[in-house]
Formats: sequence, C-alpha cells, structure tokens
Amino acid sequence: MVRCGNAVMPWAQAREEARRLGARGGCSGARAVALGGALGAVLARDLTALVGVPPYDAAAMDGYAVAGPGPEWTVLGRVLAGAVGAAEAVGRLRNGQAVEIATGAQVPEGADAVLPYERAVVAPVGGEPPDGRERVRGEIAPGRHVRRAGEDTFAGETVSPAGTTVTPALVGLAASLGHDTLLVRRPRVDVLVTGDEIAASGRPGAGRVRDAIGPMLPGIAASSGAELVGEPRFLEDGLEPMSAALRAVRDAGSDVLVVCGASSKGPADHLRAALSAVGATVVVDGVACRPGHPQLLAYLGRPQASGGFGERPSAPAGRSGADDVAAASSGGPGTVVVGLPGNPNAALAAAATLLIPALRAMAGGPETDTALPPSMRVKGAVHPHAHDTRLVAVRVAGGQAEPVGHDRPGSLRGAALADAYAVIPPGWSGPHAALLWLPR
Ligand SMILES: Nc1nc2c(c(=O)[nH]1)N[C@H]1C(S)=C(S)[C@@H](COP(=O)(O)OP(=O)(O)OC[C@H]3O[C@@H](n4cnc5c(N)ncnc54)[C@H](O)[C@@H]3O)O[C@H]1N2
Ligand code: MOO
Repeated sequence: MVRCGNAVMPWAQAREEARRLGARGGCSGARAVALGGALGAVLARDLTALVGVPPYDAAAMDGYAVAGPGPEWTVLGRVLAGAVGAAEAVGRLRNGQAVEIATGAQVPEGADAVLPYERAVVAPVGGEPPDGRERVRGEIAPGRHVRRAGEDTFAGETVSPAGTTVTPALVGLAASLGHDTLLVRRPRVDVLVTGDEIAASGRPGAGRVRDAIGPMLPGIAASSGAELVGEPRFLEDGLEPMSAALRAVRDAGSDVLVVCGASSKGPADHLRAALSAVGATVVVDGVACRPGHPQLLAYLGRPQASGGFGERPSAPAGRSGADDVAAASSGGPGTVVVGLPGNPNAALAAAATLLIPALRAMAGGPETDTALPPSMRVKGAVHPHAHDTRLVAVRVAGGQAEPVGHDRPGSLRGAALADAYAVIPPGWSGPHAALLWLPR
C-alpha cells in the first residue's frame, strides 16, 4: 500500500531506521584494495605501522652530522639520502668527528646533532689541514635536527582504528608505514532505473526524459564510502521485470539495491508489489518529508539453512521497522533496497534521508558529515509544511543558510547551487535549522 503525505514515518525516525538496518546488515566483507583505490572506503581493521616513522635516524637539515659538543669537528666524508650503507661505511663517529650530510640521509652512529650549512664555518681558512681533512666550526645543541627512528611512530603502533574513513592523508600515511593495500569495507550498490519514458543518454526525444538520478549515484555512493557494481540497469515497466530484477540482485548478494522511480502508486509503479512478490520486508514505507515522501526502505533476506532464499511476507502496514529488523534473525537482512522517487530532487532528498545513513552504517564509518555546524540561522522566509519535514536547498555563507530556490521535486537546479538541505520540521518557527550536507 502506498500512503501519500500522511501516516508515513517521521523523517528523523526514518533516518534512524536506515542507520539501524545498515548497521545490522554490514557489507559483504572486507577486501584488500590497492592504496590508490581505497579513497572514501572505511578501514576494516586497525591500521598499524609495518615500519617506524622515520624508519631510521635521519638528518632533518642539510649540513654536518656531528659527534660531541664541538665547537670544531673533523669531516670524515659525505652521506647522501638513498646512499644505502654509506652511514655504516663511515662507522661510529667519535667525539669531534662529523660527516657532511643531506636532509633525509641516514645519520651515522655516534652523531648527536646536525649543524646546518647556514650555521657552519668551514675551517681552517687558508691552507689544508695537516691531516688533509676539512674541519667545521659552529654551535649546536645535542639532538638538534636529527629525527630519531620511530620518534613519530614506532613499528607495530596502531595509528588509525577500524572504522576510519580513508582520506588522501590516510593513504599517504599508509604508504609511509609500508602498506601497498588497505583492508577496507565498501558496500556494493546495484542500481535499477525504471520508467519507459527514461532516456539513458543524449537529448531525450519527444515524450521522453533524460535519466538524472543514475548519474548522481556513483558520487553519492563514493561520498558514503560505497561503490556502484557496474552501470545502472534500465528496466522496462512491469511487475515481472521488477520481480525478476529483485531476485537476481538478491541472488547475486549485493549489499544494496537502489531502485529509481516506481515508488508511487501509478499504474506503472510496481516496486511495492514486486517487493511483496519476492517476500521482502518493508521497513520504511513513505517518509513524512518534502520532497521525497514516497521513498522506501526494505530488505530481501539471505539464504536460509535449508538452502535457497527465504521468501517472507511483507511487513504489515504500521509495523515498526525495528520489529522487522529484529524478525530477520536468520542470517541478517541480506540485500537492502532503497526506493528513490522518480522526481530527481525528491530522489536526492531520499538519498540523504535513507541511502546515505544506511551506506555509512553498513561500511562502519562515521554516521554524519561534521563539515557543517549542526544548526544555522536560516536567512529569509521559509514556511514549514503542516505535517512533513521540508528539506530546503541552502547555500552557506557568512554564517547563515540562504535558500537558493529552484528546488522543486523535479528540479536539481537548486541542489546543484546548494551546500546543504536545511531541515525544516513541521511547525518550525525558526530562525535556526539543522543542516544536512549534500554529497560532494
Ligand atoms: N496520486 C499520487 N501521485 C503521485 C504522488 C502521490 O502521492 N499520489 N506522489 C508524487 C511524488 S511526490 C513523487 S516524488 C512521484 C514519485 O513517482 P515514482 O517514484 O513512482 O516515479 P515516476 O512516477 O516514474 O516518475 C515521477 C517523475 O519523475 C520522472 N523521473 C522518473 N525517473 C527519472 C529519472 N531517472 N531521471 C529523471 N526523471 C525521472 C518521471 O518522468 C516523472 O516526471 O510521484 C508523484 N505522484
Ligand atoms: O514529494 Mo515528491 O517526493 O517530491 O516529488
């Protein structure tokens, strides 16, 4: 049954249900991914140092590695970065000895400090020293400009816990610690785009509409620590094709299926009937928000002990999502289905409401983006809806959230100009509203 505009789940509760279902499902497993491909995924285990940082006693300045307090040292030779064995070849420096050294080169044993060129005087001036060796003079405190092995991170130390989102800096850190791959979780997402009027590419012809939701999903998935499995699949309208597609995705064991369109109650909207036909459990059947109220959250179930997949009856209307999840005691929820309404801005609002929280929880990453303050003053007049939470596209500037307009359900123009949705609950009187960062 499709309910429009009332008796649907409150917006905040729907987000919580999505988080819970995502966390309960988890994604199909941890995978070792090359460093370059791990960005945005979530660490499946603690990241530990395979080598220390720095990996050896290293010069932090170009100059002279000196042993003893000085103020004069005899220069025995030169050690450059990457000259493997050069420091060992010099042997242990004794009091009053030095080597010329490059930043990053290994400091010989016995060296106390590095005297930078700028602070060194080469001596004696005029004439060769009696032993044919150069001498340097200067003042330097013990330990200066030497980075000791492991002083930042010792080998074996944990530097980032499981659950951390992989950022460019974390990728660089992992490389500096000797890793070529990272063990990460990244939910795998299948996409079905429905609607006989939908064109996959180019300018839509007469009576057709260009797909604007499929192209958003790789970015939405990536910003939530997930990835698409292949290209979106375009599905002809009909109960049979939809049911067959649901079965195929369930059998393939995808973590998440996003269905674009077919969420309402028109003659070509078969999602709910198909979910019922395959025995899915519906957790959220409509959300009290604008845009995006026909959105939907369900799960398809996993194989049962006897083999094959259990086909359970759909949840009766009004039953709580928490009960549904608890009821799926045999092997977890299996593929999670998120139904996004066909209107593109409604689809984006629904993604922010159900898809992103579910994916983040599934990956085990942080729940929310903390890039924006949790609440901000809304500039100008915004009118709340009588029953539903409004998601209003806003640009953040000068410490205020300013509605950008152009954010009707069918238009992404406002969202493309915006930084966030301002969350306007029913009965809101302002001026502050919570913000929901738009995926970027
Ligand atoms: N009698 C009612 N009709 C509708 C209601 C309602 O409560 N009662 N709700 C409206 C709302 S709100 C929405 S949102 C839509 C949801 O519709 P569907 O999810 O079933 O999607 P469609 O009917 O297929 O399409 C709606 C609209 O969006 C366009 N569309 C669809 N897919 C795409 C796509 N991938 N890219 C771009 N545009 C897309 C489609 O051409 C339609 O114009 O239902 C309302 N109706
Ligand atoms: O309320 Mo529908 O979900 O916007 O277009």
